[in-house]
Order: sequence, then structure tokens, then C-alpha cells
Amino acid sequence: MCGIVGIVGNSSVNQAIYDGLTVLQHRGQDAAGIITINNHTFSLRKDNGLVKDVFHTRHMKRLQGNMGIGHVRYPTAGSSSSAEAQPFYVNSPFGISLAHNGNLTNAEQLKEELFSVARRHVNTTSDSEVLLNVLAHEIALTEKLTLDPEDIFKAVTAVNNKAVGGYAAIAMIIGQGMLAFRDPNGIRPLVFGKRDSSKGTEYMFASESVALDSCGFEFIRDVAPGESIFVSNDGQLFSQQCSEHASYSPCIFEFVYFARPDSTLDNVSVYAARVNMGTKLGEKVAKDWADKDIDVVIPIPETSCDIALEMATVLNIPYRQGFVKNRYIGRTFIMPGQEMRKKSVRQKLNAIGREFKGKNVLLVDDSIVRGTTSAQIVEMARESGAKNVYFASAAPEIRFPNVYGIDMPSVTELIAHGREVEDINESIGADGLIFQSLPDLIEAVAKENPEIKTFETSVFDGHYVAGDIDQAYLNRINDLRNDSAKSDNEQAMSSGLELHNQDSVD
Ligand SMILES: O=P(O)(O)OC[C@H]1O[C@H](OP(=O)(O)OP(=O)(O)O)[C@H](O)[C@@H]1O
Ligand SMILES: NC(=O)CC[C@H](N)C(=O)O
Ligand SMILES: [Mg+2]
Repeated sequence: MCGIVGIVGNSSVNQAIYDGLTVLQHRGQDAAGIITINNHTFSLRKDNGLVKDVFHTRHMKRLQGNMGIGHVRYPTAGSSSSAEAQPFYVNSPFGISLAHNGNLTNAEQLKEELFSVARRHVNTTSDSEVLLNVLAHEIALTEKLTLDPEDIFKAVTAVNNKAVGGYAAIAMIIGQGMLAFRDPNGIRPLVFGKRDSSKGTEYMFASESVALDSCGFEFIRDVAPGESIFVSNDGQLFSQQCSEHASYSPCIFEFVYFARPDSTLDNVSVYAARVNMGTKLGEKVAKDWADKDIDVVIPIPETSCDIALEMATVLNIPYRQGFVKNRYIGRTFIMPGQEMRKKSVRQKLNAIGREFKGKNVLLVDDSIVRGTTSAQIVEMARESGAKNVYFASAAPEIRFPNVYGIDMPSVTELIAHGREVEDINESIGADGLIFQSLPDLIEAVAKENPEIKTFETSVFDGHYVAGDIDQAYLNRINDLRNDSAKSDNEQAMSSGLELHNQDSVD
């Protein structure tokens, strides 16, 4: 999952973009980038690292201009080379840059078509560079020097007809303006808001509403699935539905894990959805585990805290923060490579012995994906003297790869793949394990916005809403992106492809 922001302002936007990216850091910890337009020229700074490490004062000073976009990256395609950090840039037509959250599932085919039909070269292995070139090609077909909103919308309609997968994107076109668009299923989130200044209205696009809050922008609404919004250079906003097949199927994992609880996505408060997950799971525990004498409910910080607190209320059992989280360690699930993820759990979480000693504890997490966290946490609870360690997951068993922007390409790395609850319980070493059912999870989220009839739930049920996924594709991404293949790729890439990122050299 990546985080994207874009601002069309009336004064310098560099600091607001930086601030917006900082509150979206939980969506991507690998790389960050900002590109601005000043006097018809792009200024770009992108590199591997956290926002606070990538942008120094000297970079911020160079990022001048009243319009800009930013990106924090969690790679799902290509490599983690800094050349694949975003935003991407193409010089023709006009000069276009783009930041993308999501994953295209037909990127290889589009890349071939771009070369054979448009003679466009894509220099990296990133699907986002492909998306930018498809957009650029469609805009070039207008053959005009000044674009009308209709030209932009026609180009986005063509992109929507060609690109398959999950994408929320923000692009800037020199001399024309900024556009934002979302795939026809609305898999990845995208919101926009406004701020009034003495010189007129300023607009901001972002992956999550929390970025608008922190930058002082007032939430307007979500970008609809298949919709495109264009803000012209002179600050006028236009919008149009650019897909005939648009329908809401947002990724349910945003609500389980990815998004911040203080965000509202697709009119669903992430916090409220998580509380509902806690209610449902609490009721299930009360029903199925009436025989278990649980003394205390303990969350596995940070994402599961709201869920666990609600479960404790439903069960009428004390809630205790039995693990302390090291605030300087990021999210472990989105770290690259299993070694790093494994090591980070112990660095990140430490048990408070007295909350475990001699007790029957119920540990609660939002999800169990590879089992990296749960296995170690159960061990820590035992080391701290727990009598019995029970485990509850607010998401159902994750058995299928994700292809729309979450880096879970390999079924064999998923702890629930080919295993039933008993076997998973044995793998994590707990005395009992319970999962939320998929209908209950869907109900927990849908309760907040009954207008959403379907969610993207492929990791739980193997149904891929954007279509076009067959076993051959899944085998290919497994071969390309399983942990050991990725580490081989990184080594091969480390010396190349720094073509358009000379700025990373101090
Ligand atoms: O089964 P696993 O492969 O370990 O993945 C699941 C765990 O990873 C996530 O936590 P993470 O540390 O990324 O972030 P958090 O602090 O927001 O909970 C998630 O909240 C689970 O705890
Ligand atoms: N997680 C994402 O949204 C990733 C975006 C894009 N596919 C990349 O790998 O850079
Ligand atoms: Mg967690």
C-alpha cells in the first residue's frame, strides 16, 4: 500500500505535501518522493527511506511551486531501487508526473503495447511507470497545445479501459493542471478536500482523509470509483465519471489494517469499522468459548487496540495493555523481507510481566498474515508466565495472494494457506485460536455505509474483483516476488536504473 497526496495551492505547497506524507507514512516506509512545478519546470526529490530522512532542508528549498504531488512507497511490483520510488516523470506530452497507489495486473502486456503501438520506452520494472506512460500516450493523442477538461477525461476513460487492477493516482501536467483518478472498482482509496485562502480556493487529494485534516483542508468527498477530477492551472475543479463499469468494491483490508483509525474512507470511519469488528468477534468468543476462563484481554499494538478494547467490553473482561510498543520501530508487516520482519517484532513489542503471570490471556490482533507477529507474541506471553494463551484475529484466515497493492504474492508464505484453524493454532503455539468469519467482517464495515454492496476480499476468498487473474498469473507473481526471489532481484538491481534520479546523489 502506498500513500499519495497532491495539492493545487496559491502559495508554496512543499511543506504541506511533506506534512501530508508524514501522516501517511503508515502506508509505505520504503521510499518517499515529492515533485513540484515552478515556472513550467518540475523539481523532484525521491529516495529510499522515511519522509523525515529523504527530505532535508536543501531539498525542500529546491521544491518550489504552488502545485505538487507526493508519494510514500511500499513496493508491490518491480524492485525497491530508489529509481522506482515515486512520483514518476515523462517529458512528453507537456511534461507529466504521476504518483500511484495500487497494482496493475496487466502491466507486462501494457508495457509491450506501449512499445509496439506508441514506441514508448519504460525504463524500470515498476507498474506505476507503465500507468504514467499509458496516460501520457492517451493525452498525446489529443494533439492539442491546451487541454480542456474533456480531453483529460477522454484520456482517463481510455486508461480505465486499458489498465486492469487497483489504482488511485494523482498526476500533474505542466501548463495544464492536476488530475486524480481511481480505478473502476474503487479498490484503493482516494479523497479530496479544499482550503480557502485570500487568493482563492486550494485543493488537496490524498489516500486518506487524515492527510487533509493535518494540512488544514476541509474534506469534500471521496473520488468515486472510475471517476476523474481535474483542477486546472487557474484553480477550477472539474469532475467526470470515466468508466462505464464503475462499481464500489473497496479493499476490505484497508479497514482491517492499512488505514489509520482517524481516517474516513468511502464514508466509513475506519475507527468505527474496527470497533464493529471487536463487537462481532467478542460475541463469537462469548458463544464459542464459553468454557474458557479468560482473565484478561490484551491487544497486540498498534492496529488491534480499538478492536481488543471493544471485545473486552462485550466480554466484560478487563482490557490491559500488556505489550509496550517501541514508538521508533515502524510497521513490521510492510517491511521488506522476512528476516527484518521477524527481528522487528521483538524490537517493537515487549511484555509487561505482571499482566501475564498466572493468567489466562486472550491476545487480539487485527489479522494473521504470515504469522510472524502471532508466533513470537504467543512465545513472549508464555515466557512472561501466562497460564493459557488464547488468540483471536479480527480478520478471517488469509489464504490467497493479493494482487491489488498489498505485497502478499506468495501463498506459501501465508500461514493459513492449506491449513485449518487447528493447524494454524499449532503453528503459532497458542492454546486456542479463533478467527472472525468473512460475513461478520463484511458486516462490521458495511454497517457504516450500507451503500457499499461489495468489498474486495480476495485474500480471504480468492475472488478478484477486477478479473483477469488466473493461476498462471499467480504463479508468475509468486516466482517474481516471493521473499527469496525479491532478495535476488534487489541484488541484481542495486547497481542499475538510477537513470532519472541523479538528485539522490548529494
Ligand atoms: O501475521 P503477520 O505477517 O505478522 O502480519 C500481521 C501483523 O502485522 C501487522 O502489524 P504491524 O506491526 O505491521 O503494524 P501495527 O503496529 O499497525 O499493528 C498487523 O497489525 C498484525 O499485527
Ligand atoms: N503499494 C503500492 O501502492 C505500490 C505502488 C506500485 N505498484 C509500486 O510498487 O511502487
Ligand atoms: Mg500489528
